[in-house]
Amino acid sequence: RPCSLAICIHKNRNDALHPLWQSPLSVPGGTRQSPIDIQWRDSIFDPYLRPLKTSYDPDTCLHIWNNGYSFLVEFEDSADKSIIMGGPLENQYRLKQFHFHWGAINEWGSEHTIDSRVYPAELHLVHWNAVKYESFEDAVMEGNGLAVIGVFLKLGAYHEGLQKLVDALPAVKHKDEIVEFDSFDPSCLLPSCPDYWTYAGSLTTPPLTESVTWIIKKKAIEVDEDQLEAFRMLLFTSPGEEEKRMVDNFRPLQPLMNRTVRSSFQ
Ligand SMILES: CCc1c(F)c(F)c(S(N)(=O)=O)c(F)c1F
Ligand SMILES: [Zn+2]
Repeated sequence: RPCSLAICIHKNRNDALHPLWQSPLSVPGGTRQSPIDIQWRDSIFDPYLRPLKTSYDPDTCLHIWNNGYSFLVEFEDSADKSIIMGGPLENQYRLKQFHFHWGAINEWGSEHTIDSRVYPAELHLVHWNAVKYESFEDAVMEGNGLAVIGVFLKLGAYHEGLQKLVDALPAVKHKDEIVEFDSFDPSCLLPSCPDYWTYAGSLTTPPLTESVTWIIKKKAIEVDEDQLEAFRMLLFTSPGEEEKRMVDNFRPLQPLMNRTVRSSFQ
């Protein structure tokens, strides 16, 4: 049995660590790594894909914190209160957290690309298979353990729903800062268009485990320049350390290898 990915990473210390980003550029033995470039014309319409159903309870929102990679909003996941189901998923998955990846400038920042088009930022809503596994930590190690919804952000109109997040960012400027965040419904960050692509992939940050069913929304949401700039005032560094702006926290594109991307639309 091939070693589990996390061990592979540990054993192969000589992996080139991407200077601007923590995760190894490539992972030995990885056959389903993320992110990827989605070639629209190569994706296959699958009529059996169902509509994705999301049901988020704003009261499960716990806090927002800077983990030194991104800022994330975490949710209480001890019951099936904020869940997704349908789409390509066989089970119901519980929302654990959402976070973003972005660039130093608007020319880049997303992890996935569509026909090589890069977006200035990408939102990831991370869910775990609470039907099959006891905890998020267990699910992270299993092929069908996680489901992540990816939403592209593009420069445009002011986004009302995002502003509540933006207003909280100064309080989590430094690594490990955390602040209570209550009653936020992340469905306000989802585009109304139901169309998505889906493929089998991995976490894009350590442990890079190949446990993610990716659901990438076709339509981007619009945010304005000030809102994107607010992401860039965050720091990778802790208080007292030499300040390093939190930007370019995306992993480079990974090879598609023997994978098909399916679309929920024609
Ligand atoms: C270990 C926690 C975690 C992340 F830090 C993360 F960045 C992602 S990602 N970018 O693939 O959506 C996850 F899915 C995830 F579960
Ligand atoms: Zn992510």
